[in-house]
Amino acid sequence: MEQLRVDLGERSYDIKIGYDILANVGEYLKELKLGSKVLIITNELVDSLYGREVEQAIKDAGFGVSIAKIGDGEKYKSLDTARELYDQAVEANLDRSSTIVALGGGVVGDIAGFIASTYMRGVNFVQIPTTVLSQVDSSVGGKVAVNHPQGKNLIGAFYQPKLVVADVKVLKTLEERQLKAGLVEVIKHGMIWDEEFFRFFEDNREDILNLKPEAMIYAVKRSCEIKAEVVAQDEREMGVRAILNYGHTIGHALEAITHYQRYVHGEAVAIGILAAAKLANKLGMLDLADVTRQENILKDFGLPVSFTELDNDDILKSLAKDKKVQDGVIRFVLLEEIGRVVIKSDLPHNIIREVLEELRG
Ligand SMILES: NC(=O)c1ccc[n+]([C@@H]2O[C@H](COP(=O)([O-])OP(=O)(O)OC[C@H]3O[C@@H](n4cnc5c(N)ncnc54)[C@H](O)[C@@H]3O)[C@@H](O)[C@H]2O)c1
Ligand SMILES: O=C(O)C(=O)C[C@@H](O)[C@H](O)[C@H](O)COP(=O)(O)O
Ligand SMILES: [Zn+2]
Repeated sequence: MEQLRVDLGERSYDIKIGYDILANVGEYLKELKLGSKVLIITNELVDSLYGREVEQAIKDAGFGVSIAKIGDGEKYKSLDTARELYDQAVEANLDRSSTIVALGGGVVGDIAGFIASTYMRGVNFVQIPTTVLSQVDSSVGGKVAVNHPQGKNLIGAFYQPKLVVADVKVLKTLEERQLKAGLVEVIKHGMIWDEEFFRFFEDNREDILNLKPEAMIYAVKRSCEIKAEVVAQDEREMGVRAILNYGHTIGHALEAITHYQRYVHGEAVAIGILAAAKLANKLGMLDLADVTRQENILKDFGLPVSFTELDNDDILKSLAKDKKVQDGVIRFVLLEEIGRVVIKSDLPHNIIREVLEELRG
């Protein structure tokens, strides 16, 4: 098993990454010396695949366990679902020493963390991410949230987990669409921070898509290392953390205007990444060769890089709701080369429109 530390002073925590380690989760929880009650938040599908193993492991370690299930999909990352989860936390008699365990993908992790951050003003939180996306990105760094119909993650908090346990064995049951969409966030970390890591995906496509344990453990570990390094420098996104939003400015707008139903998150970010690459090129910051490299890798991993039917005005209106907006000015995360990133304000609207037209399939 590999282990990393997210260095955040008194909010520091470990990320454990391995193959077939779910049965150890109870022992890991015991080491944290938490209260005796655990509420597992998951969904029907993940519960049916991994719920019993995790429940038993936590019970065997001496905890009392309740389970709450939410609907499957981004549209359930909502205040309506949160209200139902608060009822179940009350029903389970959680107290301030209790722990909420998120067992699932980023949707489960984000909403479970939001409940953990607000229930009784904060209870312990542990992440057991079960998708590529949640293992390489969403379980680390403490962004927890639900969506608003007008914008992604508009209601949330920064609330760090006490522990993250990523078992790459569970990725075998993922649908291909979800596997590919999750890879966008890992490749994103290569694009913004580490050209060599980006190249690893160019060179090892088959091993990654076939979920070779060694390749996946490396991908999850390096991805979490990069994210942990950025988050340790800027936990609450006052500065450098915004680079983790590469591809998300337009990506989030696409998700919101399609009512969180057309794209899964990674797909929308893939389109957003190509948009950001083209913007950087039009602004004279990024060579065409580096735009092409980004486009090719997204295509090679079977990701969308264009959209149809959407209205430019709707996209531009939605950009105004981005959390990176400051005093009405939209900020974009752009590359100068693969591995080197900057944040740019106030891009001319005509250039954004030009790029949107180029992305129209
Ligand atoms: N907090 C953050 O820093 C952060 C970072 C990136 C993304 N996110 C958020 O994460 C969400 C997307 O997460 P996601 O891509 O994991 O989607 P998801 O949570 O919807 O999971 C994708 C699908 O996979 C299923 N699933 C989960 N684990 C499985 C397994 N092991 N086997 C088979 N099926 C499984 C789920 O039931 C779901 O149908 C978005 O809401 C996004 O905004 C948050
Ligand atoms: O952790 C971060 O910071 C990120 O930006 C990671 C993103 O992949 C993630 O989708 C995040 O939830 C987006 O945050 P938001 O603040 O733009 O809602
Ligand atoms: Zn994301």
